[in-house]
Amino acid sequence: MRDDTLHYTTQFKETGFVFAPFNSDEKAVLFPLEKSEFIHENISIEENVSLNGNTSDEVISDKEKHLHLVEKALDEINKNELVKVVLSRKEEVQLDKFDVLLTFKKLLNSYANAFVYVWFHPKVGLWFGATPETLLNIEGNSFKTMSLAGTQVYVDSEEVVWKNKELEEQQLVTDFIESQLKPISTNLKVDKKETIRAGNLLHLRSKIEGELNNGSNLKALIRGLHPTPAVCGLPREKAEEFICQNENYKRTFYSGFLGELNLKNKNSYLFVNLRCMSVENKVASIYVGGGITKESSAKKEWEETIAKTKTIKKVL
Ligand SMILES: C=C(O[C@H]1C=CC=C(C(=O)O)[C@@H]1O)C(=O)O
Repeated sequence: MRDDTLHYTTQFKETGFVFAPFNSDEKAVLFPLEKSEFIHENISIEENVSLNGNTSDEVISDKEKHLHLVEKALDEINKNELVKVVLSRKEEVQLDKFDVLLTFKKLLNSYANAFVYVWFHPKVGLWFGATPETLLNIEGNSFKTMSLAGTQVYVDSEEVVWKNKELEEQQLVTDFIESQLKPISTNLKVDKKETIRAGNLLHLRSKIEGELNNGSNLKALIRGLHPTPAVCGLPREKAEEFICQNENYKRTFYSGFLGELNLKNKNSYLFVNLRCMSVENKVASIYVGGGITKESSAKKEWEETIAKTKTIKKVL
């Protein structure tokens, strides 16, 4: 970007790089291509960068608050008000030293299979992430998306057994995506569940693809998908309301989406903003969440968020 003016997109018709918040009523920030410089560079990721820096002891933990939040959601689920809700928290880490480029390089080095980014706008802030989740790839009328949910810690193999809780949690996401896409697409294909690795974690994923109907457009696709129950819940509106009223902080761009919008041949590549952090005044805020269903245990959900912070902590 050549200046610090904030631009937004509401129709997703512009060309550029989009950075959208979780809350779909709030505006998505756009770096318009015509006001930006597009620099293509092959970064060497073989550079020897040491990992594991200056965190751990100074973590301000909010375990009690998170346990309470999950219990409250379980009450709503038991009353049949919600089927699933993704609950998250923000963990703040004081940094002794911090180098933007080095942090970005460490992320690139550590997560070859993730969409790794650093994003900065002087009026919004500095964000980093290494996300395993594609929201949407669209080339012409053909699109690809995925249903990603269910987590276990990677030990030494990707050949693992999944419990019912995770299988159902991910199936809810697949079914939601399918029902949202059916009215606006054709040739919808949903692949079998597979296990994928994202750093120290494993997830369940089903790839989904199809073709956009003639009368439909990118905005309908984005609005249909975001937020999926991988980051929000079911029913969508009730889960979103629960999140906004009960989480102990404001998500802003965590679990929103970001990426190239209508670039080269009008193709878009959008990712869900997970395993991310914002950094301000040498404090890193790491954002982590997990899906709560009737079979969840508050303690395990807490532990899952701890495991998820490791993606980012590894590079601090
Ligand atoms: C909401 C997050 O992850 C989502 C993606 C994969 C697995 C998830 C889970 O097992 O709960 C979440 O749905 C997060 O990492 O903050």
